[in-house]
Amino acid sequence: MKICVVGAGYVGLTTAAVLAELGHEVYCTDKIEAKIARLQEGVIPIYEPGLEEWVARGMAQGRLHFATNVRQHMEGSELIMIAVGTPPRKDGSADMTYLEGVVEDLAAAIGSPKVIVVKSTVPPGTSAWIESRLGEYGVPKAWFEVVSNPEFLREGTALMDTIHPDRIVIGAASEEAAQKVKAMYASIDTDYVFTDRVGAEMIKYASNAYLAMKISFINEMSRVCDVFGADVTKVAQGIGLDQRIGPRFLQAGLGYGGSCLPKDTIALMHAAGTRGVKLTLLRAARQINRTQLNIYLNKLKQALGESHQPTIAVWGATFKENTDDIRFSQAIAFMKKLVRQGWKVKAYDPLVQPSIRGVSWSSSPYEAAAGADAVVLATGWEELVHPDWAKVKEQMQGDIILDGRNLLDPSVMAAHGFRYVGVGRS
Ligand SMILES: NC(=O)c1ccc[n+]([C@@H]2O[C@H](COP(=O)([O-])OP(=O)(O)OC[C@H]3O[C@@H](n4cnc5c(N)ncnc54)[C@H](O)[C@@H]3O)[C@@H](O)[C@H]2O)c1
Ligand SMILES: O=c1ccn([C@@H]2O[C@H](COP(=O)(O)OP(=O)(O)O[C@H]3O[C@H](CO)[C@@H](O)[C@H](O)[C@H]3O)[C@@H](O)[C@H]2O)c(=O)[nH]1
Repeated sequence: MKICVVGAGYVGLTTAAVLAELGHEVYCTDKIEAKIARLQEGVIPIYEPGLEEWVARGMAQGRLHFATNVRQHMEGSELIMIAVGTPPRKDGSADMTYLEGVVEDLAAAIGSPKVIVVKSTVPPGTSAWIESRLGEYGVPKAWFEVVSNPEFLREGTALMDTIHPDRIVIGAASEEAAQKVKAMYASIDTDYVFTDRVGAEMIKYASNAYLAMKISFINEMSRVCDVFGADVTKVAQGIGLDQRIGPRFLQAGLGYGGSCLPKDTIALMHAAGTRGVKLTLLRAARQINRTQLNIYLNKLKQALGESHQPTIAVWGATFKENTDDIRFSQAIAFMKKLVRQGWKVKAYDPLVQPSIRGVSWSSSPYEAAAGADAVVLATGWEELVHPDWAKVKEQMQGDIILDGRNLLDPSVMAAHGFRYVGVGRS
């Protein structure tokens, strides 16, 4: 199948690489010329494990191409997959500017029947809106069908999530269009959920809302564990073995960040609000996520005691491990909070060094720890969870380890002479 992917970001690039692997002829397009020029030379603009090899393979096999002439490839393809960003506006609603641009290109490009697949995460009703916009532009209804096919990949494991998904959701207005999209995934053996378009759009938002609530739930439980002296990791294990609950996404810590859970929860709240529905559970989940940083700050203050203008080493800046994405990173939000205390902040991340006022960057976790009163584990990178602890201790001035992801073993930390501080593990 000849497929045009619009938007060469985390989702577009991964999707394009996987579709090429499945045997399709894929044209991955973007408006940013420099990005496409680098991709044509095999340089991947983001860090995603395995992606460089997959892209190289697709290109070498002649199935994966990169281009800026979006309209030409829209018209030349049977299936057009939209993977542009839908970032949050100030009021929380999804910014549809990029999608508007795509619709304009579609209107100018389409001259024969196409299936337009919406992969971007969009508010309920968007597929129908795209359809009516194209109608307003004068594109004959017989020439296109808009299908909602949301993406559930996680950054850091994007390729495996895409090729081995838990499910594929296809929301279409006709059986023919639904089957065409299913045919694109032909060799992927998973559960397929067929529904209407607004249903598929809702599935995406509801999934992320549920994941955000699950994380906030365990973070709230960690607060209760703290005051009663229970271990939240054991509580998570104990409840997670109940098959109705499940073990995943019950890791207490600094809270969720990233380009999806924060934005999609607020976009859903906004969309629901426009129809008079208040989402109180989601509101609470977001509030817990916000205040989780204060819980950590207070624990750190308590552990530091009288220490004046302490030096804090923060390990990890990305919103999670195995990605270079810093969008809505809780690690960075926490660094900013530390700077606002007037404290000296030294940071280390294996991949990124964003410019943050008051934060100096180190080239290793040990360099960051040198002279620090406390080390904060903010992102669960492997090299930060398993460093040479004796070396870390030697470098530090103090002895506090603030475990922002509850990934360390308190008894091992104690054996190394650290004062361990986590959440729900007092
Ligand atoms: N990042 C994730 O983990 C993830 C997972 C599932 C779903 N999503 C959703 O997928 C969508 C894309 O997310 P992302 O993280 O890949 O975004 P991104 O910002 O990494 O990439 C979007 C790309 O689209 C390009 N673009 C914008 N307008 C364009 C146009 N008119 N024509 C061609 N290219 C255009 C941009 O230049 C950019 O390269 C969002 O709606 C997001 O919510 C993201
Ligand atoms: O038990 C957990 C699990 C995750 N997190 C944090 O939650 C955030 C999000 O993590 P994750 O969901 O793994 O990463 P994303 O790449 O943002 O993926 C989410 O958002 C994507 C975009 O919509 C969806 O496609 C995915 O299904 C959904 O998991 C990160 O800050 C994690 O550190 C926790 O604090 N505790």
